[in-house]
This record gives sequence, C-alpha cells and structure tokens, in this order.
Amino acid sequence: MTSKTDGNFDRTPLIAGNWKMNMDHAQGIALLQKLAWTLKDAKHDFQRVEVAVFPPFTDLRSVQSLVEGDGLQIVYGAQDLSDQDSGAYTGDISGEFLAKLDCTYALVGHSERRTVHHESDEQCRDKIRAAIRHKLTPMLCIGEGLDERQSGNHVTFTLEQLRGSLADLNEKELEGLVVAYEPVWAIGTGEVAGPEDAQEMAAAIREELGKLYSEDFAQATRILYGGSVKSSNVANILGGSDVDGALVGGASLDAEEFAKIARFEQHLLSN
Ligand SMILES: O=C(CO)COP(=O)(O)O
Repeated sequence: MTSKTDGNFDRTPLIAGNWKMNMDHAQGIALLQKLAWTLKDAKHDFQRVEVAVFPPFTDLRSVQSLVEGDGLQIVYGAQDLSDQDSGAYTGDISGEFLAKLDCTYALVGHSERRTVHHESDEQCRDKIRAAIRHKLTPMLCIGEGLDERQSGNHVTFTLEQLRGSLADLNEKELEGLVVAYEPVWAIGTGEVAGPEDAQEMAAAIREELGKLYSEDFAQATRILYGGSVKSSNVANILGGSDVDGALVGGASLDAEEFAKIARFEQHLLSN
C-alpha cells in the first residue's frame, strides 16, 4: 500500500465535475475552454490525475466537438441514462446516443435522481447494465441522508444501496466501475463530511466490494467523495488512503476553482 504523500497513488485519482442543470451549451463550451486553458497553463498531467466533466445532455455534442477539435485530455460523461436502449420513453436518453457522443462515463443513481425522481436501487442496477451494454463506465452514486447519519446507521444504509444497485452484476461486467460516496446532507449545503468520515465510508465500500467480488476488484475500483468539495478542503478529503477522487458540484462551475481542485496534489505537497 502506498500513500499519496510519497507521490504514489494506488489508483489514478479522478476529479469529476457534475454541472447538474447549469450551463447551456454556449456557457458550457466557455467553461470547458477556460478549464482546459487553466489546466494547460498549470501543466496538468492528465495521466496522473484524470479530469472529467458531466454537462447537461444538451451540451454534450458541443463538448464532444471541442474535446475532439482541440485534442483536449479532459473526458466527459452524462448525468444519467435510460435503462432502455430505444422506444417509447419520452424524455429519456439512451446509452447508445451517449456512446455515439464519445461519453466515457455515465452517472447512475445520483442522490438528486434518487430523491427528485424516486429512482430505486433496482432501477440503478438496470441503468448500470445499460451503461455497460454501450461501453460507458458507470459511476454509481450512493450515500446516506441526515437521519441515517444522525442515527449512526450511515454505513449500513450506504452499503445496502451499494449491494442493491449492483445485485446480479458480475465482476467482469463491472470492470472500471467508479463508486461515488455522496452523503446527501453534505450536497450543496456547505456541510462537508470530515476526512475521517469520507475515509471510513470509502474503506467500508471497498471492503464490501471485496466480499461481493474479489480483493483485486475492490483494490482496482475507484471510490470518490462528493459533497461541498472545494479547493480549500480537497487535499484533506483526499488524504484518506481509500478516497480516490472527488465528485464536485457547485465548485465545478468555476473553471479556476475546479482546476485548483484537480491540482489537489499541490495542496498536499504544501501541507
Ligand atoms: O452532488 C454533488 C456532486 O454530484 C455535490 O454537489 P456540491 O459539490 O455542490 O455539494
């Protein structure tokens, strides 16, 4: 086991920006351009720390053109996908369309989908299946609400979501899976789980993946933390040996701030 402070990572860290329902396609392009310039100026090594953005569906074609046209190393994904591939599903978006737009990732089961759209673990599992069918890497989001946290039931609750969302899926299909632990009470609230909380849950998730699958799979799977991540707290949060990156909401809408988050190693080194 290596530690992050000696300059080695067990897994390639991933810093991901979920734009949620912000940024139309023109704004999205401006944001992505600025992010790319800022990271280029900082000589960011994308092989060392991967950077991804999750724009709204309507931005994805423009994002694809910019990334391809300018040869950017930033990757991108969708905030959701349908569990179906085509047909009479008004308003839904097929993984097939997302694959055509060269998306790398698809978020599944973000807490805002689970709460606002009442998505169940079973639906999440079907969406993961759909992502896999179209060679999109699923980023499964799980995490407890305030009640579970206050009652001390947060680990049990979150691991149940994990098991429910992965039920019947095998290790081979899930290769590359990313899990994002996002405690609902810390999303958009300014409340951030402490580094110990993030590490506690990431370790519990990894242990559970080891039980469900193999130790190799558990060790290879990246586990991110999300919830009020900023440049001022990212280094602490990523200090935990099982926390492999961040899924960032609000702070990803500011190119300079998000670039600073992606450059978290600079903060680690200066600590
Ligand atoms: O939900 C999140 C990312 O998916 C977190 O959002 P905030 O960073 O705005 O709290």
